[in-house]
Amino acid sequence: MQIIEAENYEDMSRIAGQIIAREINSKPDTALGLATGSTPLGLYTELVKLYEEKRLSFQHTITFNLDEYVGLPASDSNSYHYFMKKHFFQYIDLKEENRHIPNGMAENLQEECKKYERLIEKSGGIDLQILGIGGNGHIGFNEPGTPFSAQTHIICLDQSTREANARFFPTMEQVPAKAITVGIETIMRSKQIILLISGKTKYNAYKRLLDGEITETFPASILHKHDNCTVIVDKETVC
Ligand SMILES: N[C@@H]1[C@@H](O)[C@H](O)[C@@H](COP(=O)(O)O)O[C@@H]1O
Repeated sequence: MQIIEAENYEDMSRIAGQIIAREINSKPDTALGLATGSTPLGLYTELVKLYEEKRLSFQHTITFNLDEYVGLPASDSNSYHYFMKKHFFQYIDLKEENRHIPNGMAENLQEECKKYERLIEKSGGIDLQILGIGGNGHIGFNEPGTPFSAQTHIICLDQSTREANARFFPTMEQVPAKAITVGIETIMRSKQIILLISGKTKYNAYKRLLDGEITETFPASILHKHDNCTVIVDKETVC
């Protein structure tokens, strides 16, 4: 696991943007794994900037988002479908048919999970996966206790995760209790992984990651076993 200490949030986003641009420019049909949350917002701004400056095109790129809430339609402003369109997709030339996000409204959620996993496989697997981290060490929505062997599945969200994400919802009751998430095994099959960590609230998670103990009670710890994983952490987290 390589660790890059960025000067600040902008620097973290810029470094990640450069790695992604290099990857897409050398392999235009890159399968990119995307994350939501506040952490990657600066990265999306950076990628849009590179696109507008004509230094990057997503014309042949295919994307797979990590997760989606169960029960929220794409039109709901708290869905990850909505998030991706608002913060990234609307500004770039990524073809609509190449954008993939799990469907949290699917009638048969188990089937949706299998379908999503097959789609990733069919594309040849994720080339470059972007990750954020939850305060409890979750990656995607793989909460503590999720088997490392899990593929795309339905997860009951931890109370701490629902509380952390409650800031986006009018009331706590409206925060969904379940989500579809790409599994840890699926994430680990990615050829390259970039984990972004930003802000004081992630200090404990970062410290625990550095401790190095690999345990299902701290999902991000599995990343120590990946042979091409880069952690980009900003100074605010470290100090
Ligand atoms: N499913 C997402 C994760 O993919 C994300 O990493 C995490 C941290 O979010 P933030 O970056 O806002 O701290 O939030 C959500 O739970």
